[in-house]
Amino acid sequence: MKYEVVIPAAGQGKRMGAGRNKLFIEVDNKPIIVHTLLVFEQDPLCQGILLAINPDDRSELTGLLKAYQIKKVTALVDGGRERQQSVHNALKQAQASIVMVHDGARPFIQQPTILELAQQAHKMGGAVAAVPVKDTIKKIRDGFVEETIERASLWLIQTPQAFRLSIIMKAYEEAQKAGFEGTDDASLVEHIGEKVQVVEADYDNIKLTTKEDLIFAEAILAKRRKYGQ
Ligand SMILES: Nc1ccn([C@@H]2O[C@H](COP(=O)(O)OP(=O)(O)OP(=O)(O)O)[C@@H](O)[C@H]2O)c(=O)n1
Ligand SMILES: C[C@](O)(CO)[C@H](O)COP(=O)(O)O
Repeated sequence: MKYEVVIPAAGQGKRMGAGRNKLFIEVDNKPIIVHTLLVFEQDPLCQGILLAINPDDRSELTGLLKAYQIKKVTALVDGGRERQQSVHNALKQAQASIVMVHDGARPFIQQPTILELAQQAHKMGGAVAAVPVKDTIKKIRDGFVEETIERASLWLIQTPQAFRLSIIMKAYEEAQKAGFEGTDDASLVEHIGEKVQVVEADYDNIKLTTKEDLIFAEAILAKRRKYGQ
């Protein structure tokens, strides 16, 4: 199942505290964004990469695409103030019948999950990568436990999130009209009443958000070197 991927990469990485877009930080001698892009560059099912960027990063990113021979980027669009706007700007360039959205800050996604997501999106309309919650989750109010939430129904939602193009475009247009803001793409699709299938992914598929995530990133790469993928 062929697909295009939208990669939002226009954030500022404030929680990482590096004073610049965290996606340029090197992990294992390669910028985070290069790790992410190479996964899709090397996936034969990926027809094109639509990259949302901060205009200030354009020349550095163009240099990286050249240096790492990344040829599938078909659009470099300006991102917006929030992730949702960045994704929407890039989605407007999409043409394939299946489109996925994947955070530039999740460099450890692997091809089997991508394939499963593309297939489920084709069949069901929408699919998200996720892993079951391992900890006990409680709802807290004013410093006291209000409720322990049944863990069996709780999943941590990741990207990629894959959709039929018609559904994700409608979801983004309706969200814009209604002023609806979600923290992921699927929540916009849920908002228009469409179903979203969950695909069990990998705990390695972390989003590099804060400084300690860089240590986890090195550990994941060391594990892969030692034991394979
Ligand atoms: N206006 C924005 C904000 C975020 N992103 C992208 O969305 C992904 C997930 O966002 P997050 O991890 O929150 O990144 P930042 O927004 O950069 O981080 P922070 O919130 O700490 O500033 C990242 O690949 C980021 O580059 C984007 O394209 N446009
Ligand atoms: C889309 C996402 O990766 C789902 O986990 C996440 O919500 C993106 O950014 P956030 O700023 O950390 O919520």
